[in-house]
Amino acid sequence: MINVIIKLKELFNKRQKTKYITLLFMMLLAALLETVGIGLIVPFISLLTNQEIIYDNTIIYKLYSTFNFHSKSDFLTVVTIIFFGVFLIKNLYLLLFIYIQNRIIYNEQIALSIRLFESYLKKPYEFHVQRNTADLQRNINIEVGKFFSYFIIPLSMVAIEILTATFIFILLLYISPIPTLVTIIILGTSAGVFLKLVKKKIYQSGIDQQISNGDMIKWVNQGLGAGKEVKVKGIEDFFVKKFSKESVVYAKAARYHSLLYQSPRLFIETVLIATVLIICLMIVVTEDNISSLVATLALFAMAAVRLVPSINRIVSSLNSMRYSIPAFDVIYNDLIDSNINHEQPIYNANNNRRLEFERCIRVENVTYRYPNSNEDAIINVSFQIPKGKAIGVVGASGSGKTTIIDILLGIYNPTKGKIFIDNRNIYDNIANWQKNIGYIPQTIYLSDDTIRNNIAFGKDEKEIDDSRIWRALEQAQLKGFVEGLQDNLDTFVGENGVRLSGGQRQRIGIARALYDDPEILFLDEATSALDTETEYEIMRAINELKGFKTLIIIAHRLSTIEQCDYIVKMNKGKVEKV
Ligand SMILES: Nc1ncnc2c1ncn2[C@@H]1O[C@H](COP(=O)(O)OP(=O)(O)OP(=O)(O)O)[C@@H](O)[C@H]1O
Repeated sequence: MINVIIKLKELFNKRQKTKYITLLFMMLLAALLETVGIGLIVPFISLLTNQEIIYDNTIIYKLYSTFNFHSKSDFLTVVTIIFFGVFLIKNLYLLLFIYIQNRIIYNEQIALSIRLFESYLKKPYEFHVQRNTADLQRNINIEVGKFFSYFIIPLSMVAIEILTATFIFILLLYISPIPTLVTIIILGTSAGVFLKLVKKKIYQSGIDQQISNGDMIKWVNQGLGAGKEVKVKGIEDFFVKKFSKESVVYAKAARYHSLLYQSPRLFIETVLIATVLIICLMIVVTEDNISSLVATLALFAMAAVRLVPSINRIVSSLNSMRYSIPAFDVIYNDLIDSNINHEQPIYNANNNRRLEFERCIRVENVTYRYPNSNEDAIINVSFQIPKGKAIGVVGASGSGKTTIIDILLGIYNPTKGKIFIDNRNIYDNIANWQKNIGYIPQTIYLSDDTIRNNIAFGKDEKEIDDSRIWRALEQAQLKGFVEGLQDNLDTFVGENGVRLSGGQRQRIGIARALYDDPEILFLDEATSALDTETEYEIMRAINELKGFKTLIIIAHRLSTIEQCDYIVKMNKGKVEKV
């Protein structure tokens, strides 16, 4: 746990740390005010039960005479109002403190979720290939919340409660040392034993809940995502069963955590009541001044009223913090421990300009091995693509076509070798290079949005230029279809474009790739899922771009690339023929 608190320093920046330190000082003041509130009870009750103190105590008498009081009852009324005023101020301050605390904590929670989401999006594709999106969704949406609700909030609660309890104990030690020492020993030992007993189990329930949560999201995504296949195969129950299995693990862990969160109250209360009863007995037996006895008992009663929830909160919060360590670990590992710093742009975009070229793209001795793989997927590949030409990449399945294209796209960094555009290495300014690329994959991802927003994908609505959309639609030969729709560009395509045909989806993908008018267009099996006639039509649209754009086309069917100027044939990761 201490280890996690030390690591927190790395997770938060200077501004955030300052906020938390301010919060800590506010807590200190809150704890002090709580103690002052309790500390005033003894003199107040003593004054009420023995009003002669007004004349006996020099300080009180000085106040009494300076402010010209004429009767004890007037004096007592004013003292009662002041006493109430102190409590009022204390509680108003606590209200303000709670407001500021929640504001800081919930804003920071959102900021961390955004930061984690941004960091995932900006990590290299290799990271995503190795991780399950369900786990990443869980980390952004659930684990960050869990970390704040079960670690950061309890941490501040523990701090404030420890401070309050310490102040109250110091006060009690001063007034009544022996009974207080007995209380400290009994309470400290029992809370310590309780925490030790549940320590391992609570950490394990945090891990179980985290894993089952990720798997629950995974089964929902898979069941709902496979759509037609699930329906046709009639395998709905399979997904329901998988989901329920994980839900049971989740519910068990949640139940256990909830039990351990609530049970300290009963445990502490029992121990404390026994302690207070013993102490009362000790006081009654040893004390003979009745006014002092009543005041001390009142003090203990008040202290108990404040201490029971306080110690209960300390133990519950420590349990919660342990439970949320697995959540902290995943966030910390993904944000700090991974080799990419979220604040550093992964790609070195020195400006917003695209990397233009005059002559050719040169792939030079490129070798690439996937992480966790024992052999190279691409071995010493070299070829050139002259500007304005169309190049077809062919080869058997698994020969490395997609891999070499992904390297050209800047998705993977080659293990060895370089890629030049004219004489500039694309990895020196990959973002500028990517600004000059259009990419059409085999399956186009369509968001449940309008045609306009799907074509100008990732652009703010007010930045979208409709004339560019229509130009791109014309190039993709989809203009006529969109013009015929009642809502034109405002037509919603449905989730994953369910309201469009396969060919129309692919054309939307082409229009999307052409929206920014890039010089280079990559097609990775972009037409292989279509029937020959639709493929022919789409390739006709693509071939119209020949001469204006440099085309790099991966295809299985030779008919797709018959118009290409050059063919690169891949075989087992090597170029067989250019
Ligand atoms: N993420 C990955 N991790 C490890 N190995 C991979 C990964 N992706 C691809 N490979 C391996 O790299 C090799 C080349 O794969 P690639 O996808 O480039 O082939 P391809 O020619 O495009 O195949 P296809 O025509 O079937 O799409 C294959 O042996 C494949 O198993």
